[in-house]
Amino acid sequence: MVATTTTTTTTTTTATTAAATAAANTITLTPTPTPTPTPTRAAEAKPAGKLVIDVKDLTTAFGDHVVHEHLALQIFQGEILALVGGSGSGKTTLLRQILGLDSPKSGSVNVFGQPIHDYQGAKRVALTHRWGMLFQSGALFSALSVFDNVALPLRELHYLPEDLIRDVVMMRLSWMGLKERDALLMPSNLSGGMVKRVALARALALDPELLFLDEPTAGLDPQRSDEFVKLINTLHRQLGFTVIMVTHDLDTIRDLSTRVAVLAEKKVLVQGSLEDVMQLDHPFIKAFFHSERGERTLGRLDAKEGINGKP
Ligand SMILES: Nc1ncnc2c1ncn2[C@@H]1O[C@H](COP(=O)(O)OP(=O)(O)OP(=O)(O)O)[C@@H](O)[C@H]1O
Repeated sequence: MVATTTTTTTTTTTATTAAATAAANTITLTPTPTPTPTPTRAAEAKPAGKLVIDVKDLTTAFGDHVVHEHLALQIFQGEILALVGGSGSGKTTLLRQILGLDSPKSGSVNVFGQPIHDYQGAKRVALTHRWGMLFQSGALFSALSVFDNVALPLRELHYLPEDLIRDVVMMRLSWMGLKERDALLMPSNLSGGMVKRVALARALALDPELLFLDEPTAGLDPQRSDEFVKLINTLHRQLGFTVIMVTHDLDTIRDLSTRVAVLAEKKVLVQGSLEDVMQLDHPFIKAFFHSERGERTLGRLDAKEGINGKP
């Protein structure tokens, strides 16, 4: 995902027949009606909640190269949706569409009930206060201290007094398990795990309703990765924000997501609980979830849920 903002024009086309095709192309799985004990967070999914992001019949192309064709995706309030797909399947491009950084060839992207490209000027600025982003690298400003990195979104509001900014920054750092003295450190003095925590503190500075996570555990060793996932889980339960997360990491998908959407064949092939998605007979699903590593990581789900004919 790229941390830049560009202004684009609206190209929203409603095509009833194409929408029908998109609906027919996407399999939406409903969660298992009878909750069963599971090590994932899928049981907490609330797909019937308020729609936060609604992507309809989206077609995206770069010249002749069609990346998405009649793609549909819904993200509901309070869920953690993992967006999964092969390299080059169009995950970043889809996030850029949702963020309004690019325009689709056809179709629509609604965020908080309005077309994304209707957010212009002051409305767009207000929208950016309702979401936070955690980039894969952390994207901290190297010339700014930890404190100033986290304070940046608060200072950009231009109306908060500095003593209030200080309180909010310190609160966010304490949420992350960071100490007061860490606020004075520069990004170059931080470990990989600390960079992620500071970046998450900055993403949550304005108490957003929606959080974008781009490969949140990339670059972390297994222990730091587990700790970071636990931290996000705790904050999510306490603060109730909605998350859309791009990740290739099976442990992160298993431990963090309440729902999974698989991007393949230029569309969202399936969206549902991890357990349900894993049951789909498709080459990507087999290669990704049922590889030797996948079976090792998710095998216990199979055993519990009877996936793949296992008891
Ligand atoms: N600005 C662009 N101009 C032309 N082609 C692009 C552009 N951005 C992306 N693409 C192409 O669109 C396709 C999807 O790219 P995208 O980066 O969205 O995939 P991805 O699923 O995020 O991949 P990865 O997991 O490897 O990051 C690729 O074939 C890529 O080369």
